Amino acid sequence: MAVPDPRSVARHVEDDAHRAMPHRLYTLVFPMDKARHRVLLGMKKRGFGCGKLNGFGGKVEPAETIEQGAIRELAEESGLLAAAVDKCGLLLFYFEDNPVAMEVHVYQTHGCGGAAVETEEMRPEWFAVDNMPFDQMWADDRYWWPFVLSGDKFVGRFWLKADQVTITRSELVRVDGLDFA
Ligand SMILES: Nc1nc2c([nH]c(=O)n2[C@H]2C[C@H](O)[C@@H](COP(=O)(O)OP(=O)(O)OP(=O)(O)O)O2)c(=O)[nH]1
Repeated sequence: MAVPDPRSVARHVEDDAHRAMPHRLYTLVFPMDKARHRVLLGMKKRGFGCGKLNGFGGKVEPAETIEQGAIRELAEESGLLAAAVDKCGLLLFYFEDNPVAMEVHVYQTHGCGGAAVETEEMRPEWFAVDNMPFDQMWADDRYWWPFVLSGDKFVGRFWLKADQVTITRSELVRVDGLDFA
């Protein structure tokens, strides 16, 4: 029996069978260039999500807070140094072939230091925030991206087939606030 991660906020979602699943924590950071209405995405070069454009992030390590994990992964994958990140929302993914739910904490950040560089994992490229390359992104992204842009906080849950493309069920709500780091 997996021990619940005390950093998990899965307890905030509707109390159903999925909430009782073990949750693995992930981060996802979108570096924004407000002046030019752009966001930095990276083409994932290996592993989970290979071939898709995405923000920067990965698994949260046991000894760090979720926010520390977000800043670390952003630096490792893009070379950008963020002093702080702003919460946007929470996404929960249930894949039909995976008994562990993915709990993804979504952030945006502004005015990063350093320069975006290609890394072993990601090839970075800027995109206009109102003309996103959704066809090359995860299937659910087109639904919650408007919340990132508006600044409204959100919680989404998506059930996906093992093909990692087909969404069989979804829930997406705006929330007034969410107590997560
Ligand atoms: N935009 C978007 N991002 C997603 C979705 N699902 C999903 O896991 N992600 C993000 C969360 C994480 O940032 C990333 C998955 O993390 P990862 O497997 O690359 O983690 P990692 O870098 O620690 O992996 P590794 O070094 O062990 O290979 O993908 C989704 O549906 N949409």
